[in-house]
Amino acid sequence: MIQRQRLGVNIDHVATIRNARGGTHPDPVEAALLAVKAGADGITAHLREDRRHIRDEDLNRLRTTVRAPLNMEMAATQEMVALACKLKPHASCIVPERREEVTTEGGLDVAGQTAGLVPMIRKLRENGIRVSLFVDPDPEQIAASAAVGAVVVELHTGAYAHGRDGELARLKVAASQAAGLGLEVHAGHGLSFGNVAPVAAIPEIVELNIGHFLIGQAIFDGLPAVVQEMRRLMDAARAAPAA
Ligand SMILES: CC(=O)[C@@H](O)[C@H](O)COP(=O)(O)O
Ligand SMILES: NCC(=O)COP(=O)(O)O
Repeated sequence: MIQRQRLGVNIDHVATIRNARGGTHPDPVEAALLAVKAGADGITAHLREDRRHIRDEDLNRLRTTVRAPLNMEMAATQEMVALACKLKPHASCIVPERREEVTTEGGLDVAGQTAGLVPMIRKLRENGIRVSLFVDPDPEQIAASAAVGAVVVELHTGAYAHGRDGELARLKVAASQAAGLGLEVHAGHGLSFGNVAPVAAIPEIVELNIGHFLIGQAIFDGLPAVVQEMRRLMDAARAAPAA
């Protein structure tokens, strides 16, 4: 029987919109609850070092309010490891981070920083957290991920999503290599209605994490309903007797 693939919904960009006005609406925790109600198997949130979207308080509320597994994306820093050990999410996905980047531009260089990663991964695992490494579909990085003690690799699908030649084949080979090494295989970044199917069909990939497209598409799918509701409220106010 074919195993159902899990969908993790990344709610970072609900916080991006909230932060644009500095208030509390839209609330990423409310979005997470809706996503789970709609069928998401887990919630992903990236606590960036510059806190440009998700904030510490969002993660605390996600952890206590949302019953689905929480995947905390984070940089490989002592600050983030300490926060994760306190929060105890279901999983921590270690990602590379550069302040000046618009989004996560490449996979983590696991092979180039094994000495730094090993104690961090050990500490996270000792705290009961599943450790995932966000890597490019590169044989050296996947072998290194198994060697440093990760239990999951998440394959960066950004180059595939940008249409780079040969990327789907690389993802297939990487997924097979990772599963052969005993790693659980996830994938994500830049996935959309238009490009998800070939990645979803790779048998070793048991989880996809998708965010930016879903939050963007929700605007188009949700806009008619909210415009109609505003129209209704305005018309009802006009029809009511003046105070
Ligand atoms: C690691 C990854 O691919 C994304 O989930 C990550 O969250 C990207 O960061 P932004 O959400 O800031 O684009
Ligand atoms: N790890 C990938 C993720 O959580 C979502 O990435 P994106 O769909 O926002 O590009």
